[in-house]
Amino acid sequence: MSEASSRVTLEDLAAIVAARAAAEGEASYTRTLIAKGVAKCAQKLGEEAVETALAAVGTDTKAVISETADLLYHLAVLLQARGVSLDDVYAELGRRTNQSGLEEKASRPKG
Ligand SMILES: N=c1c2ncn([C@@H]3O[C@H](COP(=O)(O)OP(=O)(O)OP(=O)(O)O)[C@@H](O)[C@H]3O)c2ncn1[C@@H]1O[C@H](COP(=O)(O)O)[C@@H](O)[C@H]1O
Repeated sequence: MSEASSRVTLEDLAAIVAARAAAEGEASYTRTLIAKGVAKCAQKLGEEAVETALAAVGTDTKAVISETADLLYHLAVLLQARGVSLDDVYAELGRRTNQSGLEEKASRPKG
């Protein structure tokens, strides 16, 4: 398989995760994790985020790439478990494209 054809995008990942979540009776890490509930999926995402942050301040670039791949996979799992689609997230990002990050931050509800 060529390098280009083995690329997996966020959309691919979301589709893989959705298919594995629905694959009853098959051995699947994805399915096992989702069956443990949103809180467990959220915990795993948090762990992977910390591991990515720690890798980023180190010197091993391959570790940053590997931890980021783990992070994106676990984000896809959490969104699946929580019933949020990438389209929902892309639409939210789209709403922000015409304002600066500082304006967006100021527009958030205070709480
Ligand atoms: N991209 C991934 C992926 N990235 C990371 N992981 C798994 O995520 C787990 C997280 O690592 P940890 O060291 O935290 O695992 P652990 O110690 O077993 O964690 P616990 O869940 O027990 O707390 C590992 O078991 C990894 O194999 C992934 N598992 C699946 N995928 C994708 O999902 C597809 C379907 O996988 P299955 O659902 O297993 O069929 C695969 O073909 C891949 O495309």
